[in-house]
Amino acid sequence: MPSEDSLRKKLRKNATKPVVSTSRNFIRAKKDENSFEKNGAFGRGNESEGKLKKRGNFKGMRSGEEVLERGKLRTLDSGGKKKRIYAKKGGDKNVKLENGMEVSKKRTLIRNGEKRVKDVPVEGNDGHHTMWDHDKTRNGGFKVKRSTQMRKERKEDVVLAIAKQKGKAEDAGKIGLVGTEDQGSGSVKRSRDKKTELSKGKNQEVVSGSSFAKKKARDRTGLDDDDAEMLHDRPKKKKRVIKIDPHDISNKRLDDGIGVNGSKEEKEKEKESEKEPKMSKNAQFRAIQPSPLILSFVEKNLLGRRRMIDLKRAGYNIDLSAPLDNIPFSSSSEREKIEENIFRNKLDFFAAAKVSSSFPPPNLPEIAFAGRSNVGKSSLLNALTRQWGVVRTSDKPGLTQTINFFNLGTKHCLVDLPGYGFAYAKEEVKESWEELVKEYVSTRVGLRRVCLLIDTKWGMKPRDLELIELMERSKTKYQIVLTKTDVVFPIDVARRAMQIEESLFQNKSVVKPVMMVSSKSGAGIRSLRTALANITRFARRL
Ligand SMILES: Nc1nc2c(ncn2[C@@H]2O[C@H](COP(=O)(O)OP(=O)(O)OP(=O)(O)O)[C@@H](O)[C@H]2O)c(=O)[nH]1
Ligand SMILES: [Mg+2]
Repeated sequence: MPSEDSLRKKLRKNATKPVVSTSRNFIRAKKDENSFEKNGAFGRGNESEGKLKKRGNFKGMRSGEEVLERGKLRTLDSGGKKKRIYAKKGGDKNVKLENGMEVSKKRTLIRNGEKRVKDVPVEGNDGHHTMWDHDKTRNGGFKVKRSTQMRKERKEDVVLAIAKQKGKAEDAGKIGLVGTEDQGSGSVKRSRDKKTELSKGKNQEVVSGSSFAKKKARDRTGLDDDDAEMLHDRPKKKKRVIKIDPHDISNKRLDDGIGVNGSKEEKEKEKESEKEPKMSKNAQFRAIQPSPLILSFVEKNLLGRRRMIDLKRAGYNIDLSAPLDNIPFSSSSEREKIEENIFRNKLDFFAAAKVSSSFPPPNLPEIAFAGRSNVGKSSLLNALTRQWGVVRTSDKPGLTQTINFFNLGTKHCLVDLPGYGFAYAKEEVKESWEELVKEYVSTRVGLRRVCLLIDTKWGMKPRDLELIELMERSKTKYQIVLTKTDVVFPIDVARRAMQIEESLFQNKSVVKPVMMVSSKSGAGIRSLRTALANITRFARRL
């Protein structure tokens, strides 16, 4: 076995010393050869440049050869991959340098991959470097050279160690020699091969974006080349593709159009059917189409909110109470002018009852006025008889707290009932009023008709319906009278009348038509009188 020293000598003898270790120095060497020394781009680092020149002269080599030698050393120096790359480049360029004076440097930008490979003239003052060149140039030629030698020595040590281990030191030496001898042409050849691979897009080692990324990953993970290679060669994870099951509606909204039971059209139909009952009461009311009969009645009686100027133009004296209850262009508001004789009679209060036992004997046919508190019952009695102030009224709900009996002449009786529902009274008191009213309308013998007053603006309320149900059960004749028509538009008066007519269409005890009045304006009062007079006309004395 050859000794360690002899092997070292052998290696040193065969290994050519590196002249340059940076591409910049390499360029300088070329410049030296091509007499481009005076180029301003190389004004920096003259000392190292001088060393380079000196070394080049000492070796007696041309710059191209220097590059070639550099390539060899690079190949040996597997510790720094980046240097190996320059060595290859150097080797590659060396061919060009030998071929002619036109010098170009094929610079491969590691970061950007093969697409960014471009020719850069060396002689220009572009001074471009790879990121590695830049650092090396800054370090100065001496340090670089020294580090290269150190690496070379380390390499020799490694070769020796391998040879020792295998007991084939000579072979190891040969390997080393072959490696160094073939390095120049080998590097060029390899470079060509790599270029071919690069063009195929398969090269991962030399200058591709993926190699850069790989290096970065390796640096991050602390893996060596092989591990990094393995890491890189590992099959890439497939991207997770979320497959949507069209039958899965767990995350679907109703309006996505995917349903279990039916198609989109069916869903829309269901939605529409759902929408209908969800219409607001106001919207439902606005959708009512009154019958022509009702509309004509409203117009004929000037029901609804009207402008005073219009009433004036129509010949009504707006200075009188309930002017529309008067004959147009008549200054008289006397009750003698009332068309129905029965209502010309004097209205006299004769009894009040808080309980049913206090009811007066049913000697006369009675017409009662029922309804919620403040609906205008008492006011309507005054308006019908044109005797203002006989029946007490108030804007405060719950004024009438007893059943008040009024004689209208000697043959008829009008009954003012206490209101139910909203009233400024205790609950138990209101309940007692309600019970009294219910008892009266359901049991009163002489009761000919109940005028159920409904506020035109608000319509029927549950308690109204309760009373209706009671009168239906007791077969008490009742007639709906819409009050305070002067506070709503004429069309709404008609709508309300239509609405109530429709809602009570199947009721048997209801007397049609729905009457519409305004005690304030007098509209519709005459018509109501006529309707009530017909009752009294055929009513027999009990
Ligand atoms: N605008 C307008 N107001 C009216 C009409 N009728 C009555 N009013 C007013 O409504 C308020 C209540 O009238 P009342 O006649 O006391 O009502 P009520 O139904 O007897 O009330 P209770 O006795 O509490 O049950 C009063 O302020 C009246 O001026 C009407 O036709 N139009
Ligand atoms: Mg009253």
